[in-house]
Formats: sequence, C-alpha cells, structure tokens
Amino acid sequence: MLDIKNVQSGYGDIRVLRGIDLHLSSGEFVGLWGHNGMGKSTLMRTILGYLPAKAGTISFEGQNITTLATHRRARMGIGLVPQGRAIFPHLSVLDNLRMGAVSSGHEREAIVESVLQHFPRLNNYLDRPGGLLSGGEQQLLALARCLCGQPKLMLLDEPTEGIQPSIIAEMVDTLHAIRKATGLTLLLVEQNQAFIGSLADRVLTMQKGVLINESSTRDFLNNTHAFSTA
Ligand SMILES: Nc1ncnc2c1ncn2[C@@H]1O[C@H](COP(=O)(O)OP(=O)(O)OP(=O)(O)O)[C@@H](O)[C@H]1O
Repeated sequence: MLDIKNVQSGYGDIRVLRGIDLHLSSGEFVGLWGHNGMGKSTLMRTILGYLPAKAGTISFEGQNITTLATHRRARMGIGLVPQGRAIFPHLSVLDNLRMGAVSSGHEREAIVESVLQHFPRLNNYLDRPGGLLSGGEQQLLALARCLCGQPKLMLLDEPTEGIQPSIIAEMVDTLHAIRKATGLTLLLVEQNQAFIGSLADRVLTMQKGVLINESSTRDFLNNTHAFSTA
C-alpha cells in the first residue's frame, strides 16, 4: 500500500530524514519507535506532504505521490492524527467530527454516526466544546475525527503522550475493533513500548533519521532494554 524509497527530508537546510526505505502492506499495523528528536514526526509529515521530500519517492497504492499536494494525498486515503491532537477547541465534539468528514458530502452524517459507534465515551459529550474535554478524551476525538475522513492508511503520532492508562487501554481496544471492521492500515509512532506491543504486527526503530532495525513485536518487547540504552 505504501512504498517509501530512499526518502530524505528536513527543515530548510537541516536534513532530518537521511534515506528512509519503508513498505507497508494493506491491513498491517506497524509500529515506529525511537527516542525524542530522531525524525519520527518528520517522516509522518513527509508522507502526508506537509514537508516536501528532498530526495527519494513515496508511492501510495501504486501511484507516485512524492510531489502531490497534501489535500490530494488525504483524499486518496491517508489520514494523520498529529502529535498534540490539534482538535478545534471551540467547536463542539460533533462539529469536530463533521469537520473530519467534510469532504464526504451528503454521506457526512452517516459516517460520523458510524464512527461514533466505536467511541461511546464521545457520545456523552457531543455538544461540548472539544477544548473542554480531558486530554485523553481529546485524543479519542482526534482519532475519531481522522476516521471520519475514512482513511485507508492512518498515521498516528504518539497518541499516548500524557494520557491516563484507562484511556490508553480503551484506545487499544478501539483500534483493534476498527481494524476488524474496516481493514485499516496503521503506522503508529510511539515511545510507549507496551502500547506498541499491544497493537503492532512488527516494529521499526528509527535513530537519527534512519531506520536501524525491524523486528517482530515479540522480539521488540524482548529487546526493549537494548533499544532503550542504545
Ligand atoms: N519545524 C521544525 N523546524 C526545524 N527543525 C525541526 C522542526 N520540527 C522538528 N525539527 C527537528 O527535527 C528533528 C526531528 O524531529 P521530529 O519531531 O521528527 O522527531 P521525533 O522523532 O518525532 O521526536 P519526538 O518524539 O520528540 O516528537 C529534531 O532535531 C527537531 O528539533
């Protein structure tokens, strides 16, 4: 589904990604692990086109999207849940979700309703401004809003950051249920190894803008100590 070959990118003259090769098959859940500042979010931004690739190619479902505008990549089925959530704090929960489904025309309300079935907690707060939800609830809202865009590939950037354990557990169950229902493909950036372990089929490790390791989730969890001290 996603093929990344020798991609480099960064900010101005600062090179962050130094040659990334990555392949995701349809329906896979893949974890991307690494310490702060290694380039994980930069890779997410480059896949969606917020940052241009300075070298290499990105293909999605067989089409070269390396220079395609971000909104066109989104329309093809790539969705991002950014680090820090970026919900609309003054819009109600329901309107946040409608914004996620804005390109779906007359099907919008039906899509929002079907996504909400996976998020019973949000159903209790539909009229509440998003900014008044707890951090964990805002993360669920960001996840649900992305799903309202009916992505085939979801890029999920550090969803557990600062979130209470009960909501993290809920997020795991919700993502498993959505995977079963929709066949979603997921690229999950995380530093929480237990969270990656409960979702990913395999785990890639990034260090200083390159992928230095790929392992099964079981091996990743067994070798966690080695990675932590690398
Ligand atoms: N807008 C920006 N302008 C300049 N440099 C940036 C910008 N955003 C990130 N960087 C730098 O790029 C490098 C990679 O950052 P990135 O956010 O991709 O790392 P990360 O692996 O996602 O880490 P974290 O888990 O802390 O988000 C860091 O050195 C960071 O300081």
